[in-house]
Amino acid sequence: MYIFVTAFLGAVILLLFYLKTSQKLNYFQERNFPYAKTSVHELLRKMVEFVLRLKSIDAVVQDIYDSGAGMKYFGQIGLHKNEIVIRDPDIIYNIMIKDFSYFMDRPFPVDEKNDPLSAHLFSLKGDRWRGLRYKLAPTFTTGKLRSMFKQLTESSDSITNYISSKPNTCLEVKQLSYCYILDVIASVAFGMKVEAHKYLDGEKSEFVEMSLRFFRMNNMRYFKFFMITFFKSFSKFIGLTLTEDDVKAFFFDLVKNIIKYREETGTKSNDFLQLLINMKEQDEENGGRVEEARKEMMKHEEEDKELFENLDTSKKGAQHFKITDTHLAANTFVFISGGSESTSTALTFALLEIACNPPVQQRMQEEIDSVLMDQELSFSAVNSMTYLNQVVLEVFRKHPPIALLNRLCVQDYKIPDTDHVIRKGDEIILPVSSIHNDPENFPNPEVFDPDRFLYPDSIRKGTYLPFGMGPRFCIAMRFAILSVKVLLVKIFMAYSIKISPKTIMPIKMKTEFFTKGIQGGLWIDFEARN
Ligand code: HEM
Repeated sequence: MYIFVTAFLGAVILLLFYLKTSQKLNYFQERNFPYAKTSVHELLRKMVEFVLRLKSIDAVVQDIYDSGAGMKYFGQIGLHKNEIVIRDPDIIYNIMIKDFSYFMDRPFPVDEKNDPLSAHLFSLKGDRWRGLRYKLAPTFTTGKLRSMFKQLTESSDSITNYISSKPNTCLEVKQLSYCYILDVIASVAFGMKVEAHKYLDGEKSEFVEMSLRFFRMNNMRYFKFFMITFFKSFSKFIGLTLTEDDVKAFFFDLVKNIIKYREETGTKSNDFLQLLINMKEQDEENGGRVEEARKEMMKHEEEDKELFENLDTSKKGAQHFKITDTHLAANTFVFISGGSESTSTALTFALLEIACNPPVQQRMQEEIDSVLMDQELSFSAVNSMTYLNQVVLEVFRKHPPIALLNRLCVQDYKIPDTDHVIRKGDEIILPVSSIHNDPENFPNPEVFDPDRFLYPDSIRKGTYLPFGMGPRFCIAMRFAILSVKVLLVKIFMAYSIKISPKTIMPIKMKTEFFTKGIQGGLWIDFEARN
């Protein structure tokens, strides 16, 4: 009976899918917009791959990229919506910077009522995003990065101490990197000491568990993701959200309790949450005038120009953004969730490439030894390591942790020098991992070659996007790069590394939808240097 009902439901879904998709195959043709030809069978195949999770995110993005080979941009009939894919670096540059105001939003839902934690910088739209971005721009100024440096070295020391406490053992470095960045973000965001690596030895940590659950895809979450993707309105109607209620409640309560404690005791801390609390207090006095943030900005204008570049708050709606406790929780949460997975992915692939390329490892160690010969490890010492910088940039080129970027067109846009119009409401895809690995943009892309970045300014604009580009680029880019560099320096000061036989080589990518990982993990042998 159960099999019969399942087969019947499956057949109904396939029939509905067939009827729906066969009607829209001509969508871009009718719009006179270049498009990638497809068929119902092709879409059905993609649907099966999606439901059974057969492909890694990079492979999915590569399929999209290849389907428009030879075109600068094209429409693609998607499983649940149609999208416009941009392959050409000049058009990407226009969309991200020059004509940003046409494409300022991301097509992700914000549902402040059912899902208050969604009211964060990544999802907010229009002038609400502008107002908040302007206020948060000073979070990662050079001065603030300098003051975070101690927290970074303390967290990296915990990791290297952990490694040395396990002599002759190979370690799985995605987990290790995750623990490191969780420690860093918890201390920078709330002034909390998490010591996440203890979790690896079986010590219970609700903070680590809850953070991990944000990205872990079990069948139930995958089903929810399927529903939210394909039945958006219905999911919104029934209040379906991807993040489990107890995970949301945990972070919400955590932030609220810290705020309450600080307010009651008058305690002030030097962390991100305090910055937001101060803004909230200022807002209570001035009604949330974004202009107040300009004063903070002026202090950093020269040194930190890129943080404020192109941020236009002249629009009336963007002049006020009153920060509430919900924004405090939502934005602290997005820092933990957005920052931990991406940074630990970057560190994992950095260790993979360095272990697989002994000459790179040796050159890095020589540079570290030479810089630290007559000085302590410091913010400026790390910044003076030019080869390290090249290695890190190349890791982000070959393995961008975020494989594709999205934008929503907010007003009709005629692509310059063509008759083609991207319409208001169209969703845009920028296939980052494929652009980074296209031989047209980076010759021999499969080769890990840090010398590509000997002159970073010579890289063609629109071909290098690990942190996005333009006013909506990753607000924490410099912090993320610094966190990666500090752990690498600490590791290579003390150790040489090799891929352990426990790692399945050649590596295969996991097929989880959101995250990038290596099947079976990346196991590394750490050998103490003399
Ligand atoms: C290696 C680590 C990281 C990578 C590769 C990365 C990458 C990105 C990318 C590609 C975007 C979208 C940019 C665009 O659409 O143009 C983004 C946005 C964002 N990232 Fe990161 N990120 C990293 C670490 C972090 C960390 C550590 C934090 C927080 C502490 C963070 C917070 C954010 C936020 C809040 C946004 C949304 C910005 C906005 O819409 O205004 N990221 N990141």
